[in-house]
Order: sequence, then structure tokens, then C-alpha cells
Amino acid sequence: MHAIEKVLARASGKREVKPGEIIQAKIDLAEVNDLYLQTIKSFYEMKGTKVWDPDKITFILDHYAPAPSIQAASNQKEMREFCKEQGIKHLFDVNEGVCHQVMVEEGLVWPGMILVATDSHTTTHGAFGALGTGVGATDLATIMLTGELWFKVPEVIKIEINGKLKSGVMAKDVILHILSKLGTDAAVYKAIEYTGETVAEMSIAERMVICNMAVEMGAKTSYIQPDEKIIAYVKERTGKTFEILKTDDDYEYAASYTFNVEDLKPQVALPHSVDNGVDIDKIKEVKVDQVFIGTCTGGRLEDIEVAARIIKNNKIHRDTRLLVIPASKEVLEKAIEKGYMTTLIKAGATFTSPGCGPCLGTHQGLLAPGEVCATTSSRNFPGRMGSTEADIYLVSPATAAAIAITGKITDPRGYIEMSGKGGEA
Ligand SMILES: CC(C)[C@H](C(=O)O)[C@@H](O)C(=O)O
Ligand code: SF4
Repeated sequence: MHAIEKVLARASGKREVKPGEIIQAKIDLAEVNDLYLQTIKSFYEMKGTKVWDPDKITFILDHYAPAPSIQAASNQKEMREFCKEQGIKHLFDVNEGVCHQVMVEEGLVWPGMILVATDSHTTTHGAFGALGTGVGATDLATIMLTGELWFKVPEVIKIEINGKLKSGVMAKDVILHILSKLGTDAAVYKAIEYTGETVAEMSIAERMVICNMAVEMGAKTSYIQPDEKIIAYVKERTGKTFEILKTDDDYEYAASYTFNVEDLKPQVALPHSVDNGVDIDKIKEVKVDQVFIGTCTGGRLEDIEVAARIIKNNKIHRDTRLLVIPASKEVLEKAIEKGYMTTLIKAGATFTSPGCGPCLGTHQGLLAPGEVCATTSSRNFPGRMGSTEADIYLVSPATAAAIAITGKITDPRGYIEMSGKGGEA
């Protein structure tokens, strides 16, 4: 069996499971974000009174934080009240940060667990050997009632990544490249396992980026075999005991792909699809109105560090705005301590509190019709960050920083000597 199958087998009380089989699994953590008040409504519609286990449910107010509308404020208010009423202690209120970062920092993610959330990018937690997946409100409400959810055991695709990344090339470039080759439907209802020497060298934050964007290929979940780096990080954050499960040697993958990223150039995903990635040097001059550095794929400490190192004593181009939103309060605190925020603010960056920010197009810096944005986020569909007539280019934090200086799509190589291997998550 694959390690993911072993996780599902254990959670459903079976010795063995096979791809395609429908099982009923016990859930270790159910997570609801502030877009999903419907979860509470569905819980009551299903005649729920008391949640199955208040310690295994978490609410996080991150997508509309702080509330940009009366509706959002009211939804958040109801969520706070529900948590109080149900004895749910894990309520992460506005300013704590983006769910996929906060859960990890709070020690709520560990190898071999099953985490289900009302957010598609929950695949992020494959970086820790956890089975993370996104669902809608009624499925989540079912977990709140019973502690269980049905799964179809997914087939697993192996993506092996080899080669040392060149200076100025980051995990975001790697995943945009893979997406440009495999497309957005390469892994529909399958799991993606990342392996190979590049992955082994990647920091925790970088692994989270490639696992996060597995869902952009349709993946149900993702997986990286936990190594010492992961085990040490998790042990520091959680008192949980966990067992590292391993894939059997004779496991047969549904498909295998190998990428050599030794000579990979910085990538840019052109509007309006995440699999529109091209080498940055193929792009003719594109002027950029807004640069956004933040989110669950570009707002971690090492991302902000890279941006600060590139921007240094430069000023943001006068025709460009730079928005910086750290992925969490912890990231923000560290970025302040290390002086990165001061560097960026002195250069002219606009900074708002941790959360999803303009990634979802709801607040904190939307785009006007005809505007162009370069962003470290993960989606560039029309209307994603404001007007449907705006153009969104997906880039790495290094590329975003270089663009902020010049006001146009710019290759970050030459602006910085970086190893491509970062530090903390
Ligand atoms: C909650 C939801 C609207 C959403 C998701 O499911 O991923 C959001 O986080 C996104 O990135 O599109
Ligand atoms: S930062 Fe963006 S991609 Fe990540 S959870 Fe928030 S809205 Fe989704």
C-alpha cells in the first residue's frame, strides 16, 4: 500500500484499502474558515445539537479578515458565538493569518493525520505527511456531527523532481513549471506524491508551496514522505505522538513523472490560467500596476526575506503599488524582528494585517478594469483579485520583488544571489 492508503486504512479500521474503494474514515481535525457559515447552518439543519469533539474542530477567520463588510462581520460574529456555545477552543480570530499556515504553526498538523477543511488548498499539509483535503459545507457539517467522512481511496501519481535550483529560482517556479507541463486536470481525484532530490533539499515552506498547488492539478490530496526536518519541526510544535507510515516497495503508482529543474528559469503563469507558465525571458515588456507578496504560497518568512533582500535600498517604482501581507502573525512578528518589514515599508510597500487579503478578490487591494497584477498567490482566473477585466500573472516572491522595483515583469536573477533553499516555515 501507499502511505496515504495506510493512513486511510488505519482511520477506517481496515487492514487494507484499494484505489476506488469507498471507506468511512475517522477525522483528526475539521477546520472551518469564515467563508463557510453554511457549515453551522447545515449542522443545525441536520439536527445537530452538540459537536462530536470540540477539541478536534477549529474555526479560523482569515479570508475576510478584518471584516470588509457588515455581512462578513456578522458571519464572523456567528462563528465566534458558535465556538463559545460548543466549547471549541481552537478559534483563530482575525489577524492570526491564513489557515494553512496557522494550523501548522499551532501544532495542529502531524504526519499520518487526516485534516479536512472547507478550503481546497488543504492539500498543503501533505508537506508534513498528513492527509489534507478540502470539502464543502455539508461534508464538513457531517464531520462536526459524527467525526467521520467518506472517502474514495485515491490513486497516487508520483512526481519526482531532481536537480539543484539556480539562484533566483524558487518552489513557486518549480510548481508553475510542472503545472505548465501536466495541466490543470492531471490529477483529478488522485493524490500527488512529490519525491526526488530537489524536494529533499527544499525547506518546509517550499514543500508547502508545491503541496498546496497540487490542487491546481485537481488533486484530492498530496504527500511528501516526512524526513528528519519535518519530524523535528512537528515535534517542536505539538505534543502529539505519531507514527511515520511508509509506502511499500512494490506499490504501483497510477502514473510517474520526472522533472529536472537544474536549469529551470523563473516562471510566470500568464492570465488567465495557472497552467499558463512560461520562462520569464519569453515575456515581452508587461507593465505592472500592482504587486502582491503574500498568501499561503508566497507570504512565509523566507518569501518576505527574499523580497526584502531584493528590494533593499531601492524604491518601489512610481507607477506600481506593492502590497505585502505576511501569511500569519508569527511570520509578521519574525519579519519585523529581522527588519524585513522596515526595509519593505521604507521602499514604499503597503502592508495590511495577516490573512488572505486580496488573493480572493474581496478586500485589501483589489484591481480595477484594465489593471495588471503580479502576485505570489496561486490562482489567476478572471476576477480572482477584483475586476474580471484585470490581468493576473503568477510569480515567485523573488520575481514579485524585482517587478516592484522596475514596474514591469522582471527576471529576479541578477538582483540577488540566493540558494533556492530557504529556512523556516
Ligand atoms: C475557501 C475558498 C473560497 C477557497 C478555496 O477553497 O481554496 C479559497 O481559499 C481559494 O483559494 O480559492
Ligand atoms: S491565501 Fe488565497 S489561496 Fe490561500 S487560502 Fe487564502 S484565498 Fe485561498
